[in-house]
Amino acid sequence: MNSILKIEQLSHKYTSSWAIRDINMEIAQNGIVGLLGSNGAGKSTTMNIICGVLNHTEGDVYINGFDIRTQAESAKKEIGFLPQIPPLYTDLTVDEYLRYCAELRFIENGKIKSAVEEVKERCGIAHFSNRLIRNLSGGYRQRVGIAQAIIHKPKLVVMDEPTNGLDPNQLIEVRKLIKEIALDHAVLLSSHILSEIHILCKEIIMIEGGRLVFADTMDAFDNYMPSNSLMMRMENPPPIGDILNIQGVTRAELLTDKQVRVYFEGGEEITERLVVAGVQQNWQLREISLEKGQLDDIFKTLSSPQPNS
Ligand SMILES: Nc1ncnc2c1ncn2[C@@H]1O[C@H](COP(=O)(O)OP(=O)(O)OP(=O)(O)O)[C@@H](O)[C@H]1O
Repeated sequence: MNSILKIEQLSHKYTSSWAIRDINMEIAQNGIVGLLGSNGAGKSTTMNIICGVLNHTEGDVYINGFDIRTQAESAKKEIGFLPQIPPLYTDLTVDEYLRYCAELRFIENGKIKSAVEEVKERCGIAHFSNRLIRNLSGGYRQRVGIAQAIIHKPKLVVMDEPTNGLDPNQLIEVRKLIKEIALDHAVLLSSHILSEIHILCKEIIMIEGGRLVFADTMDAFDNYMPSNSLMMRMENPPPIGDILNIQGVTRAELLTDKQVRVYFEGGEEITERLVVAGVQQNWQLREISLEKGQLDDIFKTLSSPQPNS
């Protein structure tokens, strides 16, 4: 079976400098994949190439098995695109605009009405059918932008920073809609905000300086940095000095009168030594858990220049 998206050795040069270099990625099934990177990392360049808006310099892009360069028409039928600035005609009503988008997507005349009704229902904009787009709030405009991206039921929906600039309530609603859409489409969603990708995505692809620096599940990203601290809760905590005496402990701090954070070096076996000491010294240990690396630290580590890059 064809992958929904397959990118091989993709590179693009604007005039004299490379914007992206040797990018490989694959999306095999529905769900949300996050494309994360700082400003200027190469996200929009990659997305524009995937959507056939920009002609790449080197490499191959396949959408559902169709080459975006040599089989552009078939490939583009399988793509919906929501660019950073949604392509809305604000002097049209929601119905007029979506009918126009359906025509652009070559939906047969007899099926346009039902396609428009269905997508409005799906995106929660049916009650605004006759409203001019310019009179909609930012969140509802974004819903119309999403509706035009899925009206032809593409396999892949590409969204460039779709939650940027929304207020907190709109943000929650638009995120919910994107998650619903991802149940029966593959969604590639870009953001420069790690927490946004973390909330929405099951997989993450990170680009920095035009190069791919990480591609795996969100869980693998969370576990990327080995833990160097743990938290202990005890009914009868010892003096901090007793904890510092245990081999491998580098620092310990009291969080509450029953909770201590312990920093360590030399591997996770430290937990065994702490449990043994806790039993021998009657700390009445109730909880001990390793703390994951902070997300922002992982982002910083991955986005700093790699040796030989
Ligand atoms: N039309 C262009 N001509 C020349 N250079 C460009 C052009 N568009 C982008 N670039 C450069 O290519 C690199 C990647 O830009 P791109 O817009 O793809 O990054 P991005 O990750 O989408 O950033 P942002 O989050 O700011 O949109 C940057 O160095 C940018 O300055």
